Amino acid sequence: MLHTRRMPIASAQPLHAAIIDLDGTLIDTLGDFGAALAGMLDELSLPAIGADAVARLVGKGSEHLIRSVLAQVEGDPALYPAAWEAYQRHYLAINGRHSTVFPGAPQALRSLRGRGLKLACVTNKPQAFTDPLLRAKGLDRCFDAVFGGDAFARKKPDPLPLLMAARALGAQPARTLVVGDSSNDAQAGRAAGCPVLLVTFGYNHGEPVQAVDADAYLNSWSELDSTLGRLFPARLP
Ligand SMILES: O=C(O)COP(=O)(O)O
Ligand SMILES: [Mg+2]
Repeated sequence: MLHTRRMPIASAQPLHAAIIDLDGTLIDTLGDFGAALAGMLDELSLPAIGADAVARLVGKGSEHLIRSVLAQVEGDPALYPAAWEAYQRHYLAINGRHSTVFPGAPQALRSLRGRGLKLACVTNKPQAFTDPLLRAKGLDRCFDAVFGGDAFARKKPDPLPLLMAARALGAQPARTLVVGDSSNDAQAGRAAGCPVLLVTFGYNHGEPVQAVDADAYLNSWSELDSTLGRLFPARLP
């Protein structure tokens, strides 16, 4: 029997846009998360947590991260407002200092733009952290639009942010490629009707991302062009 991957390709029209995730996809930000959380926990006289725990808890936005970290260290949930305030202060003070752009990411963004695709960054990271980070890493000018986790009423894995971003780019979801590192990106992309690529070097809550349904997996950004050529031979502008 011939096995073909489930492809959400509703039309044979060329891709028009791409939506790229931030944490774990474009930039390795675990060091920033770890430093900001360490500052927060120290200020609240709570025990420290390890880097692997941080990688498991990142992905569903900062509010979820703070609540999960408080639960992990058996902190009183009533500390949430103070924790959130301290976390934001510490994060903004170190934003980008312990983060690096993944190899090949800027070139891949240039290549997508070179094909004439509109580009948006859609992240669950708060907008106030996202904009300065992209600027500090020289990636802000790569995008036509940047939407943080507080830009819309719901975050990924809800499809809303992707649908709104596609609309802002003037692209139908079926003609909008989504690239991310976690089940949040894949679920949101599937629900929005977008083709989905997942990078294997991100976080995905500490679980192997290959177990998540997607159209293809990238082991490095340098595989993007050949993967697109293989998946969408007739749909590349
Ligand atoms: O801030 C997070 O929790 C994750 O952000 P991301 O959507 O860019 O991966
Ligand atoms: Mg991510």
